[in-house]
Amino acid sequence: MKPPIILINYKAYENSYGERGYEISRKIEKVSKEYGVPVIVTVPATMIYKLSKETELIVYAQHVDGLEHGAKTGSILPEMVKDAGGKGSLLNHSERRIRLDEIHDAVIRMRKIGLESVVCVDRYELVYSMGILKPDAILIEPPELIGSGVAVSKAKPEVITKAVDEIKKVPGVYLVAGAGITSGEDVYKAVELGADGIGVASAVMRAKEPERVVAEFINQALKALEKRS
Ligand SMILES: O=C[C@H](O)COP(=O)(O)O
Repeated sequence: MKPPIILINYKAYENSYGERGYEISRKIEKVSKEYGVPVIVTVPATMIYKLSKETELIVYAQHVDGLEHGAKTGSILPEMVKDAGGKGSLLNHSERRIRLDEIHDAVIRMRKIGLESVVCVDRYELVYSMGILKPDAILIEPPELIGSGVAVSKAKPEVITKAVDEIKKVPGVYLVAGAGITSGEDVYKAVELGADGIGVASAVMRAKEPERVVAEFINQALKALEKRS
């Protein structure tokens, strides 16, 4: 049984960086090792180097610019992420939308240098059209549920089931579901509906005991996968 995809998006909370960002990362790493399930953390660009060097987490950027080297002030190129030890990046998150041509260029560039890409979409109708770019995964998140505490798997299960139908048309691309995921039950349901894993932010980043939350999410994802197999 392949492990579930557990993607934790640090976003830009007060504890997403610096010593607090490092501390939460160590807790997540501990749980990841206990369960033997790799965890992807999408972190602020300034944290990629340290976390890649000092933890066994799979460290992603939250965004990259698929641009060539040159006079591009403020750009984060795929090569920079790779050089810092990152393994991939999110692209087109609802909070960091980019144009279709930019998604295309970034996915191609990342693949060329061996980085993974997870393209975000806000509706199932885009799963196939983004899927044909062949990123490693599509993360589907209805924007209105992001940070709401109301899980996509409960409030809009049809978004996941329809996305699952769409992803089957692009073999080799995984489907991750996110937005509002708060409980182990939310995770179980998302995976039971056919998602390969979950994307989460606030439930972990704002938790008093993030390690417990992550452990519960991994546990429920594993249970749902086992039931499916
Ligand atoms: O990338 C992660 C998502 O935007 C989910 O955010 P949330 O778990 O706070 O709803």
